[in-house]
This record gives sequence, structure tokens and C-alpha cells, in this order.
Amino acid sequence: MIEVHSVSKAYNKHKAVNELSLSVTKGSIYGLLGSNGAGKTSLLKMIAGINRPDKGTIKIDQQPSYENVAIKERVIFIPDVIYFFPQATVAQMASQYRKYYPNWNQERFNQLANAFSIDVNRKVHRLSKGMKRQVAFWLALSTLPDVLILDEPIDGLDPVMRKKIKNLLFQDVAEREMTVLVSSHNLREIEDLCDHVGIMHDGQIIIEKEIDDLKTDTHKIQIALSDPTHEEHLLNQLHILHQEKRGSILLLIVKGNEEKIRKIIQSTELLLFDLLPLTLEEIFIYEMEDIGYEIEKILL
Ligand SMILES: Nc1ncnc2c1ncn2[C@@H]1O[C@H](COP(=O)(O)OP(=O)(O)OP(=O)(O)O)[C@@H](O)[C@H]1O
Repeated sequence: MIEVHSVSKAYNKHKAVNELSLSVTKGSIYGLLGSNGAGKTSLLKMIAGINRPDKGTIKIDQQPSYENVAIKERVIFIPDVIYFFPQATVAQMASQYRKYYPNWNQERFNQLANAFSIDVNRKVHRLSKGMKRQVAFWLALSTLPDVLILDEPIDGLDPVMRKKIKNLLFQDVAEREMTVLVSSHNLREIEDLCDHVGIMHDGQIIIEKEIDDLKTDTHKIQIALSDPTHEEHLLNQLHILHQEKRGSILLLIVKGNEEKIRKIIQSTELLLFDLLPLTLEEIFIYEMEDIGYEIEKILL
């Protein structure tokens, strides 16, 4: 479990992370979304124990993560820019990892060779960007980490490899309750991976949601009333995130329990009633609009 409590980090006078709190439960996959400069990398580096927060506490399994060897042996951070020892082959990098990570599992490393199909005798610095990223995942998953922290992990991977890596992550989450924290600019890239999503902006989490709840809790509804004078009374009974009128048809984005919403709406005489599917991206757009943000300024 990752627990971040009131953490701040400033570079010179600029607050990259500002009084941020976050918790990621064991065995879950948390997606941290935000635009360039939102503070994602700064936060991830502190959680991984690389950088020290100016203020606040960060704990992994109840222990502070900063420079804590016992924690670092169980936590892997794959940064956005990946570093390997110059001139090292994949096999040589694997033996370095074997030294530093007590849970290194050679059998897993050998098994994963099928998924990644990169020759272990190749020098890592000569591999392509995407292949380097594959090697980083291959090494990381072979240490059987309890916590995996990924900064923009999809970058440079082709669609087939993205899918493979997602499946490998799901497998470790399901079988070993690995906890994953993953950052991205793009909701679409990670929405099928995460069970929780937080959006970071100016060093803070401005909205945080459980994906299942979000999907069952937000509805897109089209209605036309027989008597338009009942409109105001009806709308006052609903938690409306967004509304648009096209002629006599009202398009509503409504929060709440579907059955209750149906009951309220159907107590008014209607000419049309349609419940339409919503994408996760749409839900975030409307939820953020509700708290006064324009998503276009925050996410791609
Ligand atoms: N080492 C540093 N020295 C000075 N300023 C820094 C440093 N690292 C980050 N910053 C600043 O902190 C802010 C947050 O940067 P950070 O890299 O955490 O954002 P990010 O959300 O990861 O962005 P991106 O998506 O572009 O990677 C930015 O304004 C950045 O310029």
C-alpha cells in the first residue's frame, strides 16, 4: 500500500507538488494523469524514495520510502527516460538486478524471454527506444516487485507490445497482489489498465475516481418532455453535470443511481427517453467541468 500525506516539493520557488495526498491500495492499479509539468514525475520520484519531500510523509507498507533499502528492494521505478549501464548486455543487466533485488526470479526472467524476444547478448544501448523499454519491463517483472511505479510507460511501445505488457501487469496484480502506480498524459492510453484514476494539475490531485464507480454512477440521458413547463422542476431533482438543449430534446449528463434517476425522470410525462453509453473520457470532461476546470487545458 502506498500512502502519501500532505506532500510538497519545490524547485527553487516553484512548487512542483503542493500539499498532495494520495493512497493506492495493495493489488490495485492507479493511473496518475496530468499535462506536462503537472508534477507527476516529481511525485513518482518521491514515492519511489529517490527524492525527499520538503514536507509531508510518504510510506510504502507503513515504512518511509526515502532512501529505505528494505523498501527499494521491493519497489521498481521505471522512469520516462530509462538508464542502463553503458555497454551492458541484457544478460549483464540481469545479473546486476540479481545482485540488488533479493526476490529476483531467474525462472521468471527465462519465461519472459518468450514475451520479449530480445537476444540477451545484445547491448542494451544499441536497442531501439521501444526495445529498451521492453528490457526495463522484463527486468522489473523478474524481480517480482511488490510495487511497480511507471512514468509514461507506454511511450515508444507498439500496440502489440502494449497489450502484452498490460497482460503481464494484470497477471502479477491478480496472482501476487502487486501494486501499480502509472503516470500518463493520456486517459485513453491507460483507461483499460487502471482501477483508479487521479488527475494532477499544478502539483495537486484535483479529481480522483474509482473507474467502476465512475462508470455506474454517471449517465448520459436524452429526454423530451410532453409539457416543457415541467422542465425546471424535473432538473432541480437531479444532480446534473452538464446539459444541452437541441430543439425540444434535452441532453443531460446526470450523476447518481440509475434506478433512482429513471424513477425521477419517468414521474414526468415524456415523449422521449434514452439512456446512452458514456466513455470514460466524457465522464472526466463533465466531472471536471462540474468542479470548474476545462479538461482541454489539463489533459490531451
Ligand atoms: N530537477 C528540477 N529542477 C527544477 N525544476 C524542476 C525539476 N524537476 C521538475 N521541475 C519542475 O517541476 C514542475 C513539475 O515537473 P514534473 O517533471 O514533475 O512534471 P510532469 O507532470 O512529470 O511533466 P511531464 O508530463 O512533462 O513529464 C515543472 O515545472 C518542472 O519544470
